[in-house]
Amino acid sequence: MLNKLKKQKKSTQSDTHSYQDLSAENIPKHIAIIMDGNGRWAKKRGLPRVAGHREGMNVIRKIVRYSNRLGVNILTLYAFSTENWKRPKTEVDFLMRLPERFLNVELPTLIEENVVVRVTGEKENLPQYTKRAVEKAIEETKHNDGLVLNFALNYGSRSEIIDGIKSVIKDVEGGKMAVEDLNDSTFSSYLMTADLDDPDLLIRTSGELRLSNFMLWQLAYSEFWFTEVLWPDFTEEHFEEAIRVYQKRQRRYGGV
Ligand SMILES: CCc1cc(N2CCCCCC2)n2ncc(-c3ccc(F)cc3)c2n1
Repeated sequence: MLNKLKKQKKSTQSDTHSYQDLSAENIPKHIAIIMDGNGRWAKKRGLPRVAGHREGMNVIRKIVRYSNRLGVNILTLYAFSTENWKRPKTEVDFLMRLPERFLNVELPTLIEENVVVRVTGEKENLPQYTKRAVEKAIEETKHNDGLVLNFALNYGSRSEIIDGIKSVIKDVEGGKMAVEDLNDSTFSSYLMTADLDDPDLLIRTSGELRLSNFMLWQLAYSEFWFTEVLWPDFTEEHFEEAIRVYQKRQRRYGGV
């Protein structure tokens, strides 16, 4: 897609498509997204909050497809934090049905598009129907080797770090690990994202400028791109703009 468009650009200099100066060579390998603004989107339209979540799922579909075409290796989507359990029960119950609803429609296409579905978070205390839906998707896509679609589900970074520290202590006390061997790389192997590279780019929608207990260790060296756009209004063009800004920063900092 990009190479084709890049050729087009050479032949039609007036090409004003937003693909301009999006380099195929420096697509971020791992993009993480905090998909914020769903409730606000609904409220602005006089709709119930759940309408925003439903519309937000349609945006996931588009961004997953686009990421796969761009050659992104890992797309992490913050779907539910450990703090979200404090929301009204009716909203939590609705949210917990979304993985099933999304996968009932999308899993065949994800399989066809060679996507690997993965979940980062505490799966154990999810409702059975939620766990069953995600485990089925993980199982049915585990032999794929394309885009890794990583849903952060019932995930909280501080508890992930605390659990990692407890495991390190257990291994040191058990003689499996020497304290001297503890460093960034060995500690990363104790986290839920042990098998993933850290995000190169974090996108957060709806104007919030916080991490909200998301991948605090993993985002240490990531580029952040914030937008006022609410997640249900987020488009491929917004996604491209985030990547374009990322690539411009890489060129600038890469030179020093
Ligand atoms: C359990 C909370 C939740 C919320 C949610 N929202 C609400 C938040 C942001 C907008 C999108 C819609 N989505 N959208 C997809 C999933 C999903 C999760 C796992 C999976 F394997 C497949 C799909 C999802 N999960």
